[in-house]
Parts: sequence; structure tokens; C-alpha cells
Amino acid sequence: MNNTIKLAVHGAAGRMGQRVVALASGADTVDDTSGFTVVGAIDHSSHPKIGQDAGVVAGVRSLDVPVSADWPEKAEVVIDFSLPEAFDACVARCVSAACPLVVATTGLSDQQKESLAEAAQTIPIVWAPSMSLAVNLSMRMAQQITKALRDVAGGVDIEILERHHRFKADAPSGTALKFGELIADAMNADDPVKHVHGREGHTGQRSRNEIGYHAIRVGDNPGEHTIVFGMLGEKIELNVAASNRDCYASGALAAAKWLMRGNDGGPMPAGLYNMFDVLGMADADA
Ligand SMILES: NC(=O)C1=CN([C@@H]2O[C@H](COP(=O)(O)OP(=O)(O)OC[C@H]3O[C@@H](n4cnc5c(N)ncnc54)[C@H](O)[C@@H]3O)[C@@H](O)[C@H]2O)C=CC1
Ligand SMILES: O=C(O)C1=N[C@H](C(=O)O)C[C@H](O)C1
Repeated sequence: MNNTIKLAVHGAAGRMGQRVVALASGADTVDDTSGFTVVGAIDHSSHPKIGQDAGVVAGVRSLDVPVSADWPEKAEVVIDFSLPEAFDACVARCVSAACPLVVATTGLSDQQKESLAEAAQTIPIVWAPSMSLAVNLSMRMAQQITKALRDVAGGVDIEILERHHRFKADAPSGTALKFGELIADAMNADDPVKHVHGREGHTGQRSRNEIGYHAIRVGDNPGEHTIVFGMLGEKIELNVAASNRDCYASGALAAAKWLMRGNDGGPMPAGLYNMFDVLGMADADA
């Protein structure tokens, strides 16, 4: 009996969608990401790969599943790596089909985040700007370092540098923003933390209560984040870098599997989850 999880990939012809299709089809796995059958490969109707076999597009083998603008009937779970413009229809479709969803797309508007929370009242959703194990672990480490240094004599300046490929559409990265949100919480400052995006001109001295963000776009970098904790006399740099996109693809597949099988073999109930939940780091002493 075939009891693999029937997976639809939204944004299947994109850089990430192709790696999800490849790993889900059992090719090039970096860990145990088998256990899926790709039943749907959805992309925009204008994409040049529409009609071609999704496995061939992903550079693996024929899967007998064409890249299509139509949604498959039989998907049990959806992984979305697309664009904010494509997001609303994807969520609406998953809600109407009562289908669990992994959202990896970044650059969502506040309104889209609200609609995600609303959808999560009906279906289980994992939403995270980075599906990478190393990134999520680094987020926990950044929270710990911030707590340890926030009252240091002379103060600590925290800046977030991110590097991505030249094709990336949003800046700063969703991951950088998430690092900033978690660090701001851990700063536990009396006044609201200011999020400063780049600096230019006569900026004056840096204030104590800010986090700086710097987005670098270079070549084919699949994603790198450096959190600088600068003090007077010394500094710490926390660097986490992907060598290729499979850390994100395998993380998204782990999230899809977790939605279907949970921690004890049963499906997760409706709710909005993140990668800390999937990785068992939700209760970490952050
Ligand atoms: N959470 C995570 O771990 C990661 C998130 N991302 C995010 O995933 C998203 C996709 O990244 P890439 O694959 O590099 O981009 P990409 O541009 O290569 O792929 C996006 C795909 O979505 C498709 N698309 C556009 N409109 C659509 C529609 N209406 N319906 C269906 N598909 C549609 C595009 O044709 C394209 O094939 C970005 O927001 C990126 O920031 C990327 C890597 C890791
Ligand atoms: O667009 C990308 O490539 C990536 N986007 C995500 C983000 O915006 O944080 C995650 C990863 O860094 C790669």
C-alpha cells in the first residue's frame, strides 16, 4: 500500500520549488525527506515551463506530473515557495480544500499575515521565513547572546547583515526581519526598539536602542545572515550561511511531514505553527 504523503508544491518551477520537487521525489536527499509523492506542481499560467514534467524541470526524473496552473484534487499537504502576489489564492485554496499548508514565501504584507492567522483557525499552517535548521538554531542563539549582553557596561550595538542572490525580490530578507523581531524582544528595552534600514548621510551617533539592517545582493548566494554584537573593545559575530537551497527544501518537507504526522503520529490540529514548533525548539529557554 502506498502510504506516502501526497504533496502539492506551489511555485514549483521556481528556484526553491524545483528543489522541493527534487527532494520529495527521493532524488539528491540530504536527509530522510522521502515519504512523499508529488501529486501537484503549481505555477503561474504564464511560466514557460507550464505543461512540462515537474520532475524533469527539477532536473531529476519524470514524475508524470506536469507543471500546471491548476490545483490537483488529491493533495494532502501544500508547500508554498512563491511570491506575495500568489499568496492569497494559495491560502484561499488550502482553506477551501481543508488542506494543511507550509508557507515559506517572504515579503508578505501585514494584511496577508492577518489572513494567514485567520486561515490557521481552520487549517494547520507552518509559517517561517527560514526552514533551515541552522538558521532557526542561530535565532535561539541570537536571543541568548542578546540577553547575556543587554546590560553590559558600555552597551552593545546589534546589526543584522544579510547576503542573497541577485534575483531576490524582497529586502531585507524575511529571516533578517525575524532575527530583528526576536532580538528586539530579548533586548527588553524600556523604549520601543527602532529598526533602521541602512544608513546614509549625516546620521549622527548611533542610538542605543536600535537594530540596523543591511541587505547585500551578490551573485548566486543562497542565503547568509550575520548578526554583529558590537561592544567597546570586542565583538561577537554570529554567522549562518547556506551552501545551497536544500537546507530550506528539506526543512519545508520536514514541516509538511510534521503537519501530517505530528509528534506522535497523528495530524496536527488547525493552528499557526513555526519552525521552532517543528524542530522541538518552541519551549527553549529563549
Ligand atoms: N522560508 C524559507 O526557508 C525560504 C523562503 N524563500 C522564499 O520563497 C520565495 C520563492 O523563492 P524562489 O524560489 O527563490 O523564487 P522564484 O522566483 O525562483 O520562484 C517563485 C515561483 O513562484 C511562481 N509564481 C508566481 N506567481 C505565481 C502564481 N500566481 N501561482 C503559482 N506560482 C506562481 C513563479 O513563476 C516562480 O516559479 C521567496 O519569497 C523567497 O524569499 C526562499 C528560500 C527559503
Ligand atoms: O529568497 C531567498 O533565497 C531566501 N529567502 C528567505 C528570506 O527572505 O529570509 C530565506 C533564505 O534566506 C533564502
